[in-house]
Amino acid sequence: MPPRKTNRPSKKDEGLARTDNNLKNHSWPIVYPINQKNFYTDYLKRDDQALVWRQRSELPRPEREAKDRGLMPDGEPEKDSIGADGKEDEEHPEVWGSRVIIIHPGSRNLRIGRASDALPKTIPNVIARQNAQSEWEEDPHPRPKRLRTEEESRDDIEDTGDNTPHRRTRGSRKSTTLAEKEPPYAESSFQTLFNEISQELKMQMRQNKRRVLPNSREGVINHNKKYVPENIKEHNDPYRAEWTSVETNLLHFVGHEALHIADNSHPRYKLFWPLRDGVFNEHDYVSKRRWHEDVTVILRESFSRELGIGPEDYEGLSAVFVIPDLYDRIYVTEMLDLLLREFRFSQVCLFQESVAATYGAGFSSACIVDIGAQKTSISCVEEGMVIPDSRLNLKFGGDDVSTTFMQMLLANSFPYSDINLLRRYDYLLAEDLKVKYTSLNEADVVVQFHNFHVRAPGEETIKYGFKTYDEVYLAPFSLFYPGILDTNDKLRGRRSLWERSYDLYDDVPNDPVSLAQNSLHRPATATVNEDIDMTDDTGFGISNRPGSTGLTVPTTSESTPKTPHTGSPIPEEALEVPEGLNVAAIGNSHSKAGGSDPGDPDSENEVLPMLPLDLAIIESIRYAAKGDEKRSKDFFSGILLVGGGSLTAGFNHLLEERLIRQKGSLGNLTISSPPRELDPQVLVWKGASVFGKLTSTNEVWIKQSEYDILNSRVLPYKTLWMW
Ligand SMILES: Nc1ncnc2c1ncn2[C@@H]1O[C@H](COP(=O)(O)OP(=O)(O)OP(=O)(O)O)[C@@H](O)[C@H]1O
Repeated sequence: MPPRKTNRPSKKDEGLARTDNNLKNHSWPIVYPINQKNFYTDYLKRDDQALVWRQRSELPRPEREAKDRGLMPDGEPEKDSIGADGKEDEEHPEVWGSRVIIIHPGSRNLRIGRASDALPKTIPNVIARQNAQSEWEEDPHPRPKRLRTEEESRDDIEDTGDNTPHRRTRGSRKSTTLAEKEPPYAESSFQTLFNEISQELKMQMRQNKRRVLPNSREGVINHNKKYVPENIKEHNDPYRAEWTSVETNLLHFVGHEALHIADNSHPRYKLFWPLRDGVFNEHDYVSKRRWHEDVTVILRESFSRELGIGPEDYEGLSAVFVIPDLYDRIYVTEMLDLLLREFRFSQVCLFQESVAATYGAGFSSACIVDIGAQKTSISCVEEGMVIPDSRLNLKFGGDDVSTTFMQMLLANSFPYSDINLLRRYDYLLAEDLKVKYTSLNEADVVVQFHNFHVRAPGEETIKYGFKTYDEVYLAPFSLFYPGILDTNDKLRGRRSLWERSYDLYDDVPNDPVSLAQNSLHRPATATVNEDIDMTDDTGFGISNRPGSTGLTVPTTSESTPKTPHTGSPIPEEALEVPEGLNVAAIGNSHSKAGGSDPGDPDSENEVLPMLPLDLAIIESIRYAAKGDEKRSKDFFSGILLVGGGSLTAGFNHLLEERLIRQKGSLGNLTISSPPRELDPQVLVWKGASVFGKLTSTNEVWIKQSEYDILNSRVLPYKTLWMW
């Protein structure tokens, strides 16, 4: 029988601690491990051992309640609190929620307001700072990127007389002459894909018994080539653009003012957007300090201008800060630090976007599809909790639609060929054209004539006319066909300022993980999906799914796995992999940032997550349902579209059609828009404001005193989800 193991030091061990002369070589007592079999502790297992709960329970009841409701700033005596005694202060007629500020920052828009307000104030999330050059002067490549042959450039210059009203004389001319040096964003591959989806759209329209006139595109191109723009004298233009006056020589402007500074102003200003693709903008910033400063200035000035809240008020206010579902841990801790240390709000609460959307819409469970300007996030929420594995964060949105629309127009000889989205007036123009003319209704795919005015600062207004055909449909359709998007710039500079957050003890990245998101990183050759049972849990097993996700009505595909090829964003091949959605290959084969290992979601260099929107929704629901058909049906019958990108006409209908085509007959499919005619762009803010007014949410507020002691370690106690 082998000798029994005990915790007592063996003779051999003891010998190590002693030298030959039997004297110890150190005087440290040796601590031997406890025998786990006979050991029990309730350390950190009871609420009364956590500082945050103990502090609260030690307060007298009225004070505790006043604090929980955000009525009394942390640390102030009871008599100073407003409304704590149930009476109203004359200065602050106690509208419920008026002392809670809701902050929802986005890549393009910042939404702020008091919880008592019906709607938020929307401010462009941008700051203009004095700089030697504007952003378009710093970057020689116009957006959308072009690849002109030398011959074309020469022809252009020869053809254009001095008196043509094209923007030949402006600094932007530089961009055209530098065209040959541009990175080879494959215009030819863009053109091929454009032609491909255009053909498929035609076929689909014919199937739907719509009339497709031959040579429509050629007609549009011929018209646009021949169009001669018209100069309009300044006094004849009633809608002259109002540019922000920079005579005051201020060092910075924020929001609308920043966006309306003339590109050629003296002094020059450069725009900085603190968030890019829904995360830190590390592409345009050179230091963390400058980023902090910019965020602080944007928030401070927006509070003061839009809400009439000055720095002296912050200590009496609580803030609900809306964060993405699949957040960067560092981003959350930095923002929390900013709000509690820099602004010194009395207390702060973190709230996830998709949960906020369900609060706003009054749903208890739903699949939230949030199409923003630069990111699209999809999450399934059940009974007020996000299902962690269902979260997807894709790096495309409304901005990509604008760029693609311009690119398609340029491919069809758009008369304003010099458009450059890096210039403010062109960016605003492109946004305007997109909002006005893009549509996902097939009925709008006809040759149409539109006109618009280019109002460049300090120059005469120029009136242009142009014809469109299918580009009005195909540009927003790019969300279902992300391979056509120019993804070269995405993720550029990522992790250059902020390192990823690592666990203190085991040194592994501790950003939240989602199986759905990780599936985007899986190598193209994966054959077995270990994460989830891929049998047909949603009623549309991958192997049975129709082969094409393009526009045409699909045919059943064979089930041989193939390696997807770079040019095709349509995941025909991916769908054919029987054991799992081979999504990594769909968007990443052409858009990997850096030389990362796509199979490793934790690898330093990130892989750009891209997936057609309809497939992404299916993927998210599949991971949420985990094989339970009823749950899957519930999520399909409660898809909620939010975010500005979902505002394109016909979006709901097209998404519905494509999902039905993908998943076959599986109960009800309902794609809802926000109720009560709420703008989908503000629904998340609205939901957070509902939450901010609840009285039973005291456990999620992080107070100054707690933060002072525990810092971000307070978060595991104060989040609605597993931090
Ligand atoms: N009527 C409309 N039709 C089409 N697109 C629209 C419309 N209105 C707004 N958008 C687009 O919605 C986007 C802005 O949406 P939203 O404010 O939800 O984004 P964000 O929160 O700033 O960005 P993100 O969620 O990416 O961080 C812009 O790209 C804008 O062009």
